Formats: sequence, C-alpha cells, structure tokens
Amino acid sequence: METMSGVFPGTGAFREPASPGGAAPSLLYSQPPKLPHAIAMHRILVLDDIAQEGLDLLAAAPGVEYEVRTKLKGEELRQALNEFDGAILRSGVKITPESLEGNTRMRALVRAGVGTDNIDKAAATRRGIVVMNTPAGNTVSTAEHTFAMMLALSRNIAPAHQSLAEGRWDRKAYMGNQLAGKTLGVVGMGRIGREVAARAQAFDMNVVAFDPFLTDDQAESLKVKRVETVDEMLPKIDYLTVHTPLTPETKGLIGMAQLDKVKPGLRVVNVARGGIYDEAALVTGLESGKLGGVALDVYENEPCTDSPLFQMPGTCCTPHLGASTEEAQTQVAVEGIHLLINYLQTGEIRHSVNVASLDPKTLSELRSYLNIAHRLGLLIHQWHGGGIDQIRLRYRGDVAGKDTRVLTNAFCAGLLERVVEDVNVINSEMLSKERGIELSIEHNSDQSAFTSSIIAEVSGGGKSVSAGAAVLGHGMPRLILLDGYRLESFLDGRLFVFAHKDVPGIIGSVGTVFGKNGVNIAQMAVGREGDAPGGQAIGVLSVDGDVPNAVVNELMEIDAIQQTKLIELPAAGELPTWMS
Ligand SMILES: NC(=O)C1=CN([C@@H]2O[C@H](COP(=O)(O)OP(=O)(O)OC[C@H]3O[C@@H](n4cnc5c(N)ncnc54)[C@H](O)[C@@H]3O)[C@@H](O)[C@H]2O)C=CC1
Ligand SMILES: O=C(O)CCC(=O)C(=O)O
Repeated sequence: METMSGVFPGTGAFREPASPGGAAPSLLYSQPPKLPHAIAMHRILVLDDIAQEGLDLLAAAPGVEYEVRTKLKGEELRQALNEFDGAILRSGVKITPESLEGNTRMRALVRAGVGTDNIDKAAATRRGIVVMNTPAGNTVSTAEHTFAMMLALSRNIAPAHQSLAEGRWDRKAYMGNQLAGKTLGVVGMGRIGREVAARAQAFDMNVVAFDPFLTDDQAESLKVKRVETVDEMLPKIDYLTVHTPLTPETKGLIGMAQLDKVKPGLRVVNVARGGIYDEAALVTGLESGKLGGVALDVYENEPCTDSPLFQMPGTCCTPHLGASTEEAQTQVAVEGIHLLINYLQTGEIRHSVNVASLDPKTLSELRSYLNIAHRLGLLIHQWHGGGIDQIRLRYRGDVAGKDTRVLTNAFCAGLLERVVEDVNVINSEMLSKERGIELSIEHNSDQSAFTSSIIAEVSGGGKSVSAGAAVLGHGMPRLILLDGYRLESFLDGRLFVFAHKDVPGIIGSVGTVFGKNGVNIAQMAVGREGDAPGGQAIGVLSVDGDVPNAVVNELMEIDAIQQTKLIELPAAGELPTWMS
C-alpha cells in the first residue's frame, strides 16, 4: 500500500539569478517547492502491549493501518519510528533524541497512561511531533493499587502467603496494624493523590497533604490537613504515599536526611515514579527500624529485577503494576487511539504535554487564519530574502480576541519552511527561538478596513520589510499590505512583485513584456505612496506560469522599475499537511 509522508517535506531548491545590470538581485525559485498532498493512509505503530479494544479501534478506523512492534530499541526503534505517522506506547519503550534522529515522518506520540518521562519531549517538539497522554484513564486503578500496597504492608499479606506456600501455619510472625486511626501523608494532591486520600478517609485514617498547588479551601473541601512542607508532616505520619511526577524537586524526597525526621516505624509507599525515594536510604531505614515498611511499584531503574529491598522483611514490591487492570488498560488504550487518530485526521490536539491544545471548535474557527498566517510567513521570508532576527506580529480586529498562539506558530512555520527541514506548527516557535529570532506579538481588537488582519514586520541584516494579510468572504486569503503599500492581491500561487516609480505607462510596459514571453497574468494589484502619481509604488502580479529570466532582465531595463521578486506560495486551496 502506498503511504505518504506525514510531515511537511523539506525545502524547495532556489537560486539567485544573476543581477540584471547591477540592479537589486531578484530571487527566483527554480522549481515551485513541493507542497504535500493529502495523506492517503495514516500508519500507526503500537510500541507496547495495549488493550485489545484499542487494537480493535485501529483495525476498524478508515484510512488507518497499524503494526504492533514491541520491545524495540536502538537503531531498530529509530528506523521504525520513521516509517509511521503516529505511535502509541506505555512505559516499555524509551523515546530518546537518538530514536528520533533523522525522523521526517512521525507526527504524534501518544502515551497510553500518565507519565511521559520515557519520551524526550524537547526532541519530539524539535521534530514537530505532538506528545499526548491519557491523564485520567488509570487514576482509580493506581489509587487502588496504592491502597492494596498499604494494606498488604500493614497485614503482611505477601510474606504470610509465602510462608503458607512453604508449608508453615505461622500466625505469630505476622501480627499487623489497623489503618483506622492512623495518619497518612499524601505528597501530590492531583488526580491519584485525591483518590487515595478519599479511600484513606473511608478507612477512618487522618490525612495530611502537601502539594504546592493545594489551597486552604481545597484542603478543607477534601477534608485533609494541608502542610507547608514535606518535612513538616514526617514526624506526624504513620504512612507516606507520593503521587507526583519525578522532578528535580521530588527526586530523593525521602533520603538519608529525612530518616532522622520521621516518626519511627513509618511505612512508605511509592506507586508514582522510581527515584522519588532514594532506594539506598530505604534499605538503611528498614535496617535501622526508622522505617516500618516499604512498598514500591516503581524503581529508579526499570525493569528492576535485582534490589536488596526484594529480600528484606517489611517490604512489598510489584513490577510497575499500578495501572495494570483490565479497566485502566482499556480506557487508556481507547482514549489514546482516539487522540492519535483525531490528531492525524483533523489536527485536534488534546492532552498534549508539549504544545497548546487545539480543540475542534477553535481549530475550525481559526482555520482560515491559520492559512493566511502560514502564507504570510512564506511570503515575508521570500520578500525579505535574508537572515531574519526579529519578528513583530500584530493581530488586528476579531482575530485579536482569539487564541493566537497557534497562528503565530503557523506564521513561524511558513517563515522557516524553506530554510529549515521538517518544520511545522508544532516545532516552529522552538526552531525560531533556537535560531535567535526574537518574537513580539501585539493584539488590537480595533478593526481596520478588514474584520480581522495579521500584519508582520520582520528585520535582519539591516533590512526590514512588512506584509499584511486578511481573509475575504468565505476563506479567501488576500495580501493587503506590502512594505506599507495598501493593495489587495491574491495570496496564492506565483506572485511577481515589482517595486517601481508610479509613472504613466508602467503597467502597460510590464504587461507587454509578460505577454511577449507567453506568461499569463491572472490578476494585478498596485499600491502606491499617497494619492498622487509620481511617487513610489509596488505592483503584485499573479502569474500563471514560470517567469523566465528573460522577463526579469527585460523588466529591469525599464527605467521606472527598481526591483523585482518572484514569490512562490501554495496554490489556492492548498494546505500544509498539518492543516489538511
Ligand atoms: N505506577 C503506575 O502504574 C502509575 C503511576 N502514575 C504516576 O503517578 C503520578 C501522579 O499521577 P496523577 O495524579 O495522574 O498526576 P497529576 O498531575 O494529576 O498530579 C500530580 C500532582 O503532583 C503535584 N506536585 C508536583 N510537584 C510536586 C512537588 N514537588 N511536591 C508536591 N506535589 C507536587 C502537582 O501539583 C499535582 O497536583 C505521575 O508521576 C504518574 O506518572 C500514574 C499512573 C500509573
Ligand atoms: O503503562 C503502564 O502500565 C504504566 C502506567 C504509568 O506509569 C503511568 O501512566 O504513568
């Protein structure tokens, strides 16, 4: 089956023609840059075991084909990622910058689960890949697993079972503790932390919580006691559970230093991320009796089959099973596949962890502006013709009240598209910043002659140019401003721009040169300085065919013409892949 690239392909080759008669050089594109066609088929790679319901959705989705290839790593993974438009994964595979090296195809990575710490988000963003997750599908299962761990620790479930299996009826060795009346410390009161707190209350536990985003009002309504620091809770609690991502702040949250602060016999549980507790400190804490129990589902290095903790009394460990229930896996697989297919087929972005969300309503409202912003970026890059280090974008009229971030990204994508490979609306802002381009954005809700318009001014290398665009009628993109000259020209196909003195006969002479060389002019727009003739003016011709060098050379011999430039834009109605 034929499949096509899912990202905006590379640059169109361009050449500088010889400067005609010492005049300002004009930039000609030897070939129109190839714009992508609509994707015939979206190829999806399943990198980890996901629920059958997710695979069934993939099998039933029109325009989608998929392959399951698990346990990939190294070069095999890198090559596979470049053969597909989207991928879904759990925690069994690591997406590193090396895995994405040279990738020109992948558009979306979906984590069927919460933590995206196994995906290098900066590398994905740089490649224009959206990273999404399914934040809520496994919340309850993970909270239940946390609770199972707390109960198992308190009642010695695992060692008692083991002793029975080994033929002993040993009731004395496994004296436990009740949860009721004890105090649980919860660090991280997000989705899972809150579910754990609610279950603890149902077991008559007192709950103390720390989360930098937890307000007093929220704490009150959740019936937990809020503390200002983790250290503040350590001497008061009997159980500690963490439900945060692994970050520089949470790494080593319980280390050697904290062991001196805990209430002796504290039982600690980690069903969040390995490394939040320092594993060596847990061993020391158990040996010294400062800790009364350790339950781990996650480890500093996974998979982990060799840890001193596994052999120690007072531990209960599972191999990252928090989300491993039929229910959670079905939910995250189904939700993940929906996210992936929706993004590939409609551009809708939900639950992204590296770019702003773009819901279907906003997407459809902004569609025509996305188109002009992208075309404006393409045009102004060619019109400026050199290195750009400053962009000033102004949104005027109704569009100023919309979420313009994605429009700015579309503009930057157009601006960079011919000089940077594989740029798209996801990575364009990052790539612009990496190239030292400073971006300033202004919003002004006052309408000009148009309900909405976007004006761009760019500068670099001592040169500044500007251009403006608007949408007319039912989504017709128009160029409305070029270097301060007001005009109204098409914003598609080949535009031949000539800067000239506004003298009688100039339009006729230009038309004659084109006609003589067999190049048809589809539309002409002229903008001039002031109302009277004799000043500076700019003409924009929409031409149907190639503009041979002979035409440029002949035009430059006309005294009143100072500069020409051919600008190549997508054909009318043609959209970049990320919008189609
Ligand atoms: N073992 C497993 O199978 C599973 C593990 N997880 C992990 O559980 C963790 C929590 O997941 P959710 O509750 O869904 O995330 P969430 O985003 O809803 O909640 C995380 C909470 O941590 C808080 N937080 C961040 N930094 C903090 C800090 N330094 N101190 C205190 N609180 C801090 C945040 O404010 C937020 O409220 C994630 O790391 C996730 O990867 C999630 C699902 C399954
Ligand atoms: O895929 C899994 O089972 C791991 C779940 C997990 O750790 C997460 O969702 O963050």
